[in-house]
Order: sequence, then C-alpha cells, then structure tokens
Amino acid sequence: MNVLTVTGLRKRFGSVVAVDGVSFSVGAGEVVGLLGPNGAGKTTTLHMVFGLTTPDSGTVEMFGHDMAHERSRALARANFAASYLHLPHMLRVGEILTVYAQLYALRRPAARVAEMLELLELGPLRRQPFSRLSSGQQTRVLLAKALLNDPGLLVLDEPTANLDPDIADRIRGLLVEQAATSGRAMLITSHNMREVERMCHRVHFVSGGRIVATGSADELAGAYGVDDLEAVFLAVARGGVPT
Ligand SMILES: Nc1ncnc2c1ncn2[C@@H]1O[C@H](COP(=O)(O)OP(=O)(O)OP(=O)(O)O)[C@@H](O)[C@H]1O
Repeated sequence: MNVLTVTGLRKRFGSVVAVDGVSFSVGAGEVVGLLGPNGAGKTTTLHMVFGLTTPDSGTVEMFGHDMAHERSRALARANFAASYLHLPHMLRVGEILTVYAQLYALRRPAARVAEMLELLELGPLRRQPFSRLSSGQQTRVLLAKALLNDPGLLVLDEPTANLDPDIADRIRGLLVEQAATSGRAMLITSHNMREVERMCHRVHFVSGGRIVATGSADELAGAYGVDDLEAVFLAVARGGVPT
C-alpha cells in the first residue's frame, strides 16, 4: 500500500495557477523528489500534501486516511521540515524539542530528545535559544523536530539548505539509512541535483504546475540522452523532450 497518494491536486493564487493537476504516490521506504525551476509549484504541492494549504481540487491520502476528512489521523504518523519554518525563538533547543515531544505524546520524551540531540549533533547547543543559532544550526533543529516522532512519512522542503557540505553529507546519509531500515517514506524538494541523485529512488520534474517527466535519475538521464540529473534539469527547464 502507498504511504502517500496524491491525485489531481490543483491550486490557484489569483491569476497564477501554481499547481495544475499533480498526481503521484510514495511507497514505504521510498524516497521521491520533486524537482523543477523556481516557481514551478513544488512548495505549494508539499504544503497541500501536509495540509498547510487547502487544494482547490484533488485529494491527498496518507496511510489510507483522506487528509480532507481524517487530517489528524493522517498527520499523527507524518512530519515536515523546511528551513523557512520558525520555531519559538526565545526557547532553548532542548526546550523546543521537549515541547514537541510532549505535543507528539511520545512515550519516553526525555530519552527521545536526547537521541535527537545526539543524532543531529546538537548536544553542545541544547541550552542556546533558537534565535541565537546560525541558519544551518536552525535547520538541524528543524530536522531534529521532524524526526522526533519517527514519522512513517517525512516531507522535506530543501532538507540541507543552509548546511555546510560536511554536515549536509552526513544528514543525507542518515536520512537515507533510516528510510531503508525503518521503511520511512520521504518526499523532498531540492535544487541540489547531486543530493537528489544520492537520495531519491524516483523524481518528478515539475514545470508550470504540472509533472512533465518522471523516473529514476538514471532513467531520466537515459531518456534525455545526457550524463546526469543536472543536465536533465537544464534540458527540461529549457523545454527539451526525451530523445
Ligand atoms: N501564497 C501565495 N500567494 C500568491 N502566489 C503564490 C503563493 N504561493 C506561491 N505562489 C505562486 O505560485 C507559484 C508556485 O510557487 P511555489 O512556491 O510552489 O514554487 P516552487 O516550485 O516551490 O519554487 P522555488 O523553487 O522557487 O521554491 C509561483 O508563481 C508563486 O509566485
């Protein structure tokens, strides 16, 4: 069974059609990427998946629950992170994670917070207020918050934005490993093609609010007769078609 099934999503903002009939699915243990140029509709799609934006039409089903009618049951097993999200600025890192651990009704909140602090290398920062962290440190706290409830579906909008190459590489590694071992489904957006090649089993290219190409990185490179996903991106963004 799919963890996530998105069918015919549409969203218009005034005269702008941001998402124009997007359908896809994500299975257990699968990492799916949404790629595309600025303004293509990726973030709007993620926000509709997670219930942050209400679609004009279309459906989102998570763990077999329809988001429109069983939102809290669906979201109980999911989580979302994006570097543009804000957490309470005056609270310290440890306090923020503790608040979320309680909100998620975790059985052993203190132990889980300690685990996340270690996993995201945040131990030395646990007494720092969120407002005093660098943007990369804030991104790590947002990821720690998103992993707290061991979600079966993790939605990440540019997961390694603001991270230095070393920590970004380690975080990609841990996300991929966790998806493989726990069966977690992941849906991500990224403008980093090497990241997508490393993390995603399947990618959907979005352009003008529509999915215009789908496949693994290798399949897409083959279809467009190019060497890698970066070249596929350029071809798709410039209106190319498969060879
Ligand atoms: N709240 C909003 N009000 C009006 N227009 C919006 C709103 N959110 C998004 N849009 C418009 O919808 C379109 C899609 O935006 P979206 O943020 O989904 O693109 P994106 O693919 O995530 O782009 P990027 O790669 O730059 O993050 C854009 O034209 C954008 O200006």
